[in-house]
Amino acid sequence: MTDPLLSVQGLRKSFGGRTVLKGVDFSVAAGEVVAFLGANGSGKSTTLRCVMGITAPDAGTISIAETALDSLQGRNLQEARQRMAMIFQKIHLIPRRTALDNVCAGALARIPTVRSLTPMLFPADVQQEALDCLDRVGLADRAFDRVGRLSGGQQQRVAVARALCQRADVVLADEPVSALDPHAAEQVMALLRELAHSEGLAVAAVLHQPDLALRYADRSIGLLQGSMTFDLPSTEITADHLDTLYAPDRNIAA
Ligand SMILES: Nc1ncnc2c1ncn2[C@@H]1O[C@H](COP(=O)(O)OP(=O)(O)OP(=O)(O)O)[C@@H](O)[C@H]1O
Repeated sequence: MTDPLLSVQGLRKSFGGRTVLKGVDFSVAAGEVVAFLGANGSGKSTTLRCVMGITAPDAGTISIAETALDSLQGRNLQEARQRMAMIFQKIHLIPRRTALDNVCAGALARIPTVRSLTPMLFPADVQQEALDCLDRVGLADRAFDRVGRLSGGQQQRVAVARALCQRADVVLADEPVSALDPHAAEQVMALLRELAHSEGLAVAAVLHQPDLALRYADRSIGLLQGSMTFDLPSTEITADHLDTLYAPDRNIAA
């Protein structure tokens, strides 16, 4: 198997004395899409948020390209964290700015502070790179449209382009298609899979639609009350596996 680009070991998290992650271990290789499945409250978002550093885990090791983040400091840590980008169900873009400006914002960490304070003046090379990123998500022709005028599916593709402009190679997607209609959801999932397979991104996506996981993810991980119940190639996921997540009582009764 290819070396993992993202590796997570022993991730634990409690909120107010209630343990919501009970030791989660998984890895995502370059070129792979991994889906997280599980009922509401099973810990899927908390897992991604801990990996991203938005939520501080109580324990666990997160490694990028086999380097543990907690062994890094300062600029090295910042650079390793920049390799990860997160996209959300509620799309975090600036609606009054153009798609191009929003994508350029992905490069902010690389731009000297003075220039980043005047985002209308993104350097030409950054604008060119952002245009290329929009092209890779199929939206080059909408570069100069305000994001607020784009459909939900197009906006999510702009968010993916922003992650590309950040030069992230690990993309964490928390319910990226939950707010989209079925056609747009398919388009976004197909895009994430295409970027993973053709450009070597490692994609971890929380999904509430098992059918999309089975069709677009190479591997699927089941979370039940903060513990992993399976981590399998999506082709091996059966109705029984899904029942362990969404109808656990039925399994116990059986
Ligand atoms: N900041 C927080 N403070 C307290 N409890 C939290 C916090 N964030 C998450 N939780 C709790 O942790 C548990 C897991 O939440 P999480 O959002 O990770 O689940 P999820 O599987 O993503 O659920 P959903 O499918 O509903 O989004 C839930 O019981 C939730 O209430």
